[in-house]
Amino acid sequence: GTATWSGNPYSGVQMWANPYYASEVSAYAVPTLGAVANQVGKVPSYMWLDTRSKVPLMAEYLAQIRKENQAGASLPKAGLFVVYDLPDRDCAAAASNGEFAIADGGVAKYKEYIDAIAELVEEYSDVRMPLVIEPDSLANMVTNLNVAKCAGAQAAYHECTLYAISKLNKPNVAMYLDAGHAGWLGWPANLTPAAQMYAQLYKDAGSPKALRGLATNIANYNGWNLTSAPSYTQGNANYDEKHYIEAFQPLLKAQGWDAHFITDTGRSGKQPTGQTEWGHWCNALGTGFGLRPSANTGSDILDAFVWVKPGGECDGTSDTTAARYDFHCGLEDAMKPAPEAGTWFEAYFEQLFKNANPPFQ
Ligand SMILES: O=[N+]([O-])c1ccc(O[C@@H]2O[C@H](CO)[C@@H](O[C@@H]3O[C@H](CO)[C@@H](O[C@@H]4O[C@H](CO)[C@@H](O)[C@H](O)[C@H]4O)[C@H](O)[C@H]3O)[C@H](O)[C@H]2O)cc1
Ligand SMILES: [Mg+2]
Repeated sequence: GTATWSGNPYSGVQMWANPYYASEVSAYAVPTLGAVANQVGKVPSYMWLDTRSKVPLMAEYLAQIRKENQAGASLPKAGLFVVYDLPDRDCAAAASNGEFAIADGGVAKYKEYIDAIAELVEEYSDVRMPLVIEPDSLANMVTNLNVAKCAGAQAAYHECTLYAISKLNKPNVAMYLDAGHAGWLGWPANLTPAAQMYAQLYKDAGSPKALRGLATNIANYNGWNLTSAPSYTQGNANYDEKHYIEAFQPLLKAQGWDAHFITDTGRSGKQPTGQTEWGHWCNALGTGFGLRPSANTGSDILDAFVWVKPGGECDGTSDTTAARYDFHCGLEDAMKPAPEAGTWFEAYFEQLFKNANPPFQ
């Protein structure tokens, strides 16, 4: 079928826009912004499998994609999914904690979650799936082993990630491991240890064919190719994602992994952002929808611009009494009041829409 290819997984297919995000936009944004806002819902963004109960919805979407492809879509459509359910998830923050706990059989539960996804990958072997694997997790293993929850999760993250990339190593799959962003692993002090860790994982997994590379800037706001460095990047020559991946790729190659990249441009359209510090990741003020998803990146190591974090879905609650309250969501440069992570944040969507570059019109 259409699903086998060589080279860039985003070439020869079109990215599929899932109806869930489109329905959020039409329900919550169109009443205020008008029908023009529906254009945003048509932009293909990734669907986050952030709970085990979302896997049946992935099956529904794959059936719909198959139907559209069999009806003769101009280019076959590809299914965009984020694998995101590690036990003790988001170990350095509180806003996106997940359903599984290591202390409560989380590793076994995670493997069953991966098995359920792998079954769908096999059932829909005619559909190409460029997958993002576990945002934030491995990046935390580079910079946050001083955080007790991250140190305690290290072995489980390693075991679960190896399990995921082995089980999902299928002919119709391309996988991109999350690799933070320029303001996280892009710091000179972090880049070399990061390259060692990712390359070692690639080799530990037996250099799986479907493991294409790394995903950067997931749920963050960095520009791709800036003409000048935002003030908050001071001290880091890798002040945008292009500098970051061009510094990172040779280190990975030297360690035996000829990795390629994708970068999230869903919230990077306004530069500099309203962040007062680069590490302020939660609901940042002064951001906008960015470069549209495309395989035409102008870079031979960047496979695609992608929209992974769906703009308008919250990064974390600003309610200080909430169980998943993280102080980053209460900072001066975080939009408030904010609902729970993943739920719709209309004021934030309107900020992204107003600041969109390219604009929606
Ligand atoms: O001047 N210098 O020489 C120098 C040297 C070293 C410096 O140290 C670096 O400082 C950086 C901040 O600038 C830190 O980067 C932040 O790390 C956080 C995790 O700890 C990330 O948070 C995650 O963000 C995700 C969304 O991206 C959320 O989904 C997730 O829930 C959330 O947890 C931030 O993005 C990321 O920006 C680096 O670790 C740190 O090593 C700094 C200066
Ligand atoms: Mg998050």
